[in-house]
Amino acid sequence: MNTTTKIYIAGHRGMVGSAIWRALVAKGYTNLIGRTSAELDLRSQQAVTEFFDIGNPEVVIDAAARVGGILANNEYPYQFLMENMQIQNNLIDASLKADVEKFIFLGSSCIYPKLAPQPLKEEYLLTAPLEPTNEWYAIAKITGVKACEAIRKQFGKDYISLMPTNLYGPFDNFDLRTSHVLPAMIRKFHEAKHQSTVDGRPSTVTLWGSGTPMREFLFVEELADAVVFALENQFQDNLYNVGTGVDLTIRELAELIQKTVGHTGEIIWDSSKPDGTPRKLMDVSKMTDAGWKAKVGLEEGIKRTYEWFLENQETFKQVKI
Ligand SMILES: NC(=O)C1=CN([C@@H]2O[C@H](COP(=O)(O)OP(=O)(O)OC[C@H]3O[C@@H](n4cnc5c(N)ncnc54)[C@H](OP(=O)(O)O)[C@@H]3O)[C@@H](O)[C@H]2O)C=CC1
Ligand SMILES: C[C@H]1O[C@H](OP(=O)(O)OP(=O)(O)OC[C@H]2O[C@@H](n3cnc4c(=O)[nH]c(N)nc43)[C@H](O)[C@@H]2O)[C@@H](O)[C@@H](O)C1=O
Repeated sequence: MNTTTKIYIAGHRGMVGSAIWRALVAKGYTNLIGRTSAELDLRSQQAVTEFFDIGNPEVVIDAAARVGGILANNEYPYQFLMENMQIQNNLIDASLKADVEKFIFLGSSCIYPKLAPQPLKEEYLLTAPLEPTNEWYAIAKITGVKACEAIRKQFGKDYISLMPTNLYGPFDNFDLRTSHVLPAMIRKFHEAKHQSTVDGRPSTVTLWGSGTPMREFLFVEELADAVVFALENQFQDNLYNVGTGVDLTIRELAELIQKTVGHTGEIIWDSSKPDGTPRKLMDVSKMTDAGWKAKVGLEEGIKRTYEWFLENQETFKQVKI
């Protein structure tokens, strides 16, 4: 593995994939390949096989997936289950057949049981039922973890799974129906602040659920750094949590973002929307012991994301690679 190793980043235009791409370029990697979903539909086994025959990647990072917040997961269970299994199965199997030396699979903290003890240790996987709003996505991700683990066990290859906590940052999805909570709050508070100046009185912001669930948030550039670390180091095991090890309530998150954006109106909690899992704080000691630790605090990460949002709000998902 060196800076000329041919690395394929699946999902290189997404929030995570583009951050990994930028991190690798910054470290001097020169042989990166990426394809958009329009150029290569990863749900097609034939298309993926043909791409691997021609592309010959030596290392594969899987940051391609159907991704969404609590509502999208709940409303499109079939797509979240099936598309994610298709994408990851095609990538993992093609990589094994093409003798890819290293594969990094990205899952999510939602793979752990809904009511598991906190903080979540890797060993809690498959010990109790999942959270119903995202069990479809979680089951797909669990099969990806297990496929990599099986390859590691049977073929001795360096295939690993990183489980990031909730992520946010530049190139996030700011669509209010399909996004995660943090980008949704940035957009809602920003638009309400703007409306207040038009109306001459404070505008309210409506958020979902009760505000009591707890979540942990990692700035996406930190995840990219963790992926590069995993790429450059041989890990002893298959499954590693990636997070900050610190969480807060959704209500506290709202107050922090409201302050950062400078909105002063009332917050209304819409109890017809789901809360999801009550808490999913990662135990990050395995990753810390391996030598990687998060550094960017939530306030700083939100500030940097809001600055990016202000510069890109006409497009929200404009990609500049
Ligand atoms: N966002 C989060 O909070 C978290 C994300 N993760 C994981 O990180 C990874 C990346 O997520 P994120 O960057 O947020 O998601 P994005 O939605 O920003 O990016 C997803 C990427 O997947 C690609 N993709 C989707 N479907 C297909 C397809 N059929 N064929 C080819 N490419 C496809 C898209 O390509 P294109 O743009 O070309 O259409 C896009 O680049 C996922 O595995 C996700 O599960 C884990 C924990 C939390
Ligand atoms: C990363 C992770 O992301 C998903 O899980 P989630 O953490 O539950 O998702 P979320 O970010 O959408 O919501 C977090 C909390 O926030 C509350 N909430 C308030 N107001 C808004 C709001 O305006 N939008 C959203 N989306 N949520 C809101 C919302 O009700 C919930 O209590 C998984 O499906 C799965 O994809 C996964 O792995």
